[in-house]
Amino acid sequence: MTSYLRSWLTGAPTTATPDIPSFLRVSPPASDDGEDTETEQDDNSVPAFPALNSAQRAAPSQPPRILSDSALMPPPPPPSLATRTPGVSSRSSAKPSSSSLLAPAATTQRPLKPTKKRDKVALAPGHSPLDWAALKSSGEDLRGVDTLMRIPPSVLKQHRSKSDAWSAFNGKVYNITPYLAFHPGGERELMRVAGRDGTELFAATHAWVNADFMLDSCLVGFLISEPSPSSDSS
Ligand code: HEM
Repeated sequence: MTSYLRSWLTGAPTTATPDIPSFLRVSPPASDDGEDTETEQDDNSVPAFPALNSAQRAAPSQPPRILSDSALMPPPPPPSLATRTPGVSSRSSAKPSSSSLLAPAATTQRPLKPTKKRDKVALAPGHSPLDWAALKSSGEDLRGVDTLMRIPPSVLKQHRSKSDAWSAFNGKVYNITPYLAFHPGGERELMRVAGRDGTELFAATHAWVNADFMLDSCLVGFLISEPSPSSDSS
């Protein structure tokens, strides 16, 4: 039985020995001449795998390649623990060539000073960002002007009170009065740019905020450079 299984595994020709029961014989049976296409009744013989005439069996079997020591990948350099001072990172230690396998030095550095605190402002009920989104798409007039204008800095400067505050961001002038109570940074901060170009301060505070989208319904015009006195007379 063992010799039969070995020959089955290695692919040696199967010669049905008398002691092998017929249900263990692999197909095609010895008598199979390929012409008889009729299936035999109750033929439960297991097909040979790989097939007896497969390329896999035909390929000459190669002995497994054994790597010699010199063909193997060299081991990593040993960490130079002996030169390491406890509490001092390998990066800041006198020996910069120490191994990179050491633990990162994150905990040995003093934390940086926290950046300037941004104060949270409690918005009045009904003044959440969602409320602003609803108001600006409600169709209510938030501009306070009939047509879009070309606005020089001198005109912009005249609109710097809470009830009439304009500010320019990226060349566009907006009426920021309706937004004051909705600004998450508070009215006071927003009023710092009333009557002037707030592009720089805006970008320094929160460049990720899309002012053009948030204030589109408050657009009053476009910032232009101050007209020279000579062009005034014409
Ligand atoms: C009209 C233009 C502006 C719009 C549409 C606007 C919008 C916003 C929005 C959406 C936030 C919340 C951002 C966030 O939590 O990530 C915010 C926060 C803030 N804004 Fe503005 N902002 C404007 C102008 C300004 C200006 C000119 C300043 C002033 C200096 C300013 C100061 C702040 C501050 C300090 C916060 C922080 C609030 C917090 O930490 O939650 N904003 N602003």
